[in-house]
Amino acid sequence: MHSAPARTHDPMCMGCGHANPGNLGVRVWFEGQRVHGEVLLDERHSGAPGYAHGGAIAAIMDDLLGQVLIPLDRPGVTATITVDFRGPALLGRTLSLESWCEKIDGRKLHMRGEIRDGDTLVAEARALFIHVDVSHWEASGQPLPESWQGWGGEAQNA
Ligand SMILES: CCCCCCCCCCCCCC(=O)SCCNC(=O)CCNC(=O)[C@H](O)C(C)(C)COP(=O)(O)OP(=O)(O)OC[C@H]1O[C@@H](n2cnc3c(N)ncnc32)[C@H](O)[C@@H]1OP(=O)(O)O
Repeated sequence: MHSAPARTHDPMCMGCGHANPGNLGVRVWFEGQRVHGEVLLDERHSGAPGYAHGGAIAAIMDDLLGQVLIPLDRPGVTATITVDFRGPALLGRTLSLESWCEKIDGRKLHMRGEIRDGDTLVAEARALFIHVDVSHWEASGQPLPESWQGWGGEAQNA
C-alpha cells in the first residue's frame, strides 16, 4: 500500500520537480521507508542514438536515493554517490526505480538504489547522505518549501 509523505521535495527539482519544465520526469511513491518509482527518458536525454546519457542515469539515481530522506524524516545532502552501469538504458522505455536506506550511522545515511528495464538491471547505486539541519539551505536566500518546516530537528542530535 502506498503512503503519502508528510514532506514533498522542491517543486523545481531537476529530477522530479513538477514545476520544472526541464525535469527528468522522475515519479516516485513510498511504501513504508522504501521508495518506488518510474521514469521514461526520451531524445532530450540521449548519450548515443536510442540510449540514455550516463549523466542522466546518475542524476536520476541522486534524486531517487535522496527521496529516501522523506520517509526517513531526515533532511540531508549527498556526500558521495557511486553508480554502476549494468545494462543498456534505452530511451522510450519506462524504467522502474527502487531505493532504500541500508544503514544509519549517526548523521551518515547509507542509501542504495536500482534502475531496471523489466527484469534487466540497468544501473545500481550506493550513496552516502549526510543528515543536515534544514538551516543548511538558508544561505541561498530562497524560500524553502513550506513542508520542510520543522523537518528533522537538530541534525547534530541525530
Ligand atoms: C536536497 C535534498 C533535500 C531533501 C529532499 C528529499 C528529496 C531529495 C531528492 C534530491 C536529491 C539530491 C541531493 C543532492 O544533490 S544534495 C546536493 C549535493 N551535495 C551537496 O551539496 C553537499 C555538499 N557538502 C556539504 O555540504 C558538506 O560536505 C556535508 C554536509 C556533506 C558534510 O559536512 P559537515 O560539516 O556537516 O559534516 P562533516 O564533514 O563533519 O562529516 C560528517 C561525517 O560524514 C563523513 N563524510 C562527510 N563527507 C564525506 C564524504 N564525501 N565521503 C565520506 N565521508 C564523508 C565525515 O567523515 C564524518 O564522518 P565521521 O567522522 O563522523 O565518522
